[in-house]
Parts: sequence; structure tokens; C-alpha cells
Amino acid sequence: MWLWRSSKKRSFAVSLAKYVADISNKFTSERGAVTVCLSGGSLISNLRKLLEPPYVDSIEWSKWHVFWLDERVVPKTHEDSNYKLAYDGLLSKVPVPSCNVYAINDTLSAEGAADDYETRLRQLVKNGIIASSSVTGFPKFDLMLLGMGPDGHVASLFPGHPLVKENKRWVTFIKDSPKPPPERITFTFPVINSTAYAALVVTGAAESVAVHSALRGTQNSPKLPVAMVSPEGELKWFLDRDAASKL
Ligand SMILES: O=C(O)[C@H](O)[C@@H](O)[C@H](O)[C@H](O)COP(=O)(O)O
Repeated sequence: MWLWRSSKKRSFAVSLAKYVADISNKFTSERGAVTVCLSGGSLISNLRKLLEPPYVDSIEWSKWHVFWLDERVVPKTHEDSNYKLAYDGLLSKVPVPSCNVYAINDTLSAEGAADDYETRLRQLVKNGIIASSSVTGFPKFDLMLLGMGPDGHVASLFPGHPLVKENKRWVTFIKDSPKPPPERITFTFPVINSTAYAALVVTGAAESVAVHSALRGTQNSPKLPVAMVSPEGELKWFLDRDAASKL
């Protein structure tokens, strides 16, 4: 595990952009594609430096395949949509082919959208776009960019919710999310923990208690979802000064 903490907002976003660009370049040169999973929340604005030189020019955007770790079950045009957030803030500004952007089917119910997303992922594993973990048999994405909520949730896996224990499905759904809106789909922990690279990108003082619990907690501390992120590959934390203030 690797931890990056910042005292300046600017260098935080630059370090994150460099990390994403380096991983992108590694996979696009090694296998001609990179699979990148996004979250909602503050992540997209934290990726803002990707839109500036040298990163914007060094990344082979045409080889990006973009997925969502979790998505709210709302139309793609809705203000709550994680797709819309990423499209407006990042994807509309870089040349990722639209056929490589895997949004949920927003005409389906939560259950239907989760089933449909999993089916599409299975097809992409068959086609070799998404790698497969020889250790777990679950899909092995190249890079997952995770946010974390003040309660320690990641993706739409919330503390104390039975979904944190799901160990068969790749994608599942929740209809009682404590963070609105209530209906979402989410990757499960076996998928998150099969990834090659994972970054936990956390900003803000409200998150500092959960950051402390995950990184410095004792055996008696409650096991937050964020503390269950334990990828097959490499995990890096990117913390701004406020999020790291209790460490
Ligand atoms: O759809 C969502 O709600 C997000 O994907 C969610 O899991 C997010 O990553 C965290 O809640 C952190 O959000 P902030 O970065 O805004 O704290």
C-alpha cells in the first residue's frame, strides 16, 4: 500500500494525473487498451489535471475503455448520474470513442441494469477487452479510481449492508442506499479486489475519521468497506491535507 498526502490542492491533482497517465501509458503500450473504472462524487473534479498538458497529450485516449464502479439508477441526463458527471467533466473533453464508454442501460430497473451490466462485462472478458484474474476468475480491470464517503463506503457498498458480503455476482444492485439517490448498481468486492491498480482518492475533512480508521484502526475498530479494498495488484491512497488530518 502506498500513501500520498498533500498540503496543497494543486499538487494533489497533479500527482493523481501523473499516476493515471503512467498507468494508462503502461497498459496502452503493453496491450493496446486500458480499462478504467470511475466513481462518482468528487473524483471527477480531482481528475481535472488530466485535461491539461502534459497529461492530456501523452494519454492515448482512443485506447481507453471506461466503466463505472457504481452508478445511480437515473437517466443519463439526470444531475445525479455518475455518467453525466464524468461526461461533462472529463469524457466530453477528450477523444475517448463513444463505443468505449460503457454507461448503464438507463431504461432498466436497478436489478435489470445490474444484470445487463454484468452480461456486458462478461462479453468484454470473452473478447479480451477486459482481462480476467487467473487467481479469482473475476474480471481484472487495469485501473479503478475509487472515492470514499464520510461513512467509509466505496462504490455503493455501504457499512453494515449485506452487499458488502456478496461474493458471486460481478455487479449487483441496491434499492436502499443511505446516500441518495437510493437505487444504484455497484461492482462487488471480488471484482474490486481483482483489479491490477486501485487508487483511493479522498478529499475533505468529513472523510478524515474513516481514513484514520482504515489506515490506523485497531482490531477493535469497525471494519469499514474502505478497509476491505485489498486488490490483487497495487493500492495507492491519494489524500488531501484535510482527509489526512487525523493520521
Ligand atoms: O455514486 C456515488 O455516490 C459515488 O460513486 C460514491 O461511491 C463516491 O465515490 C463516494 O461517495 C465519495 O464521494 P465524494 O468523493 O463526493 O466524497
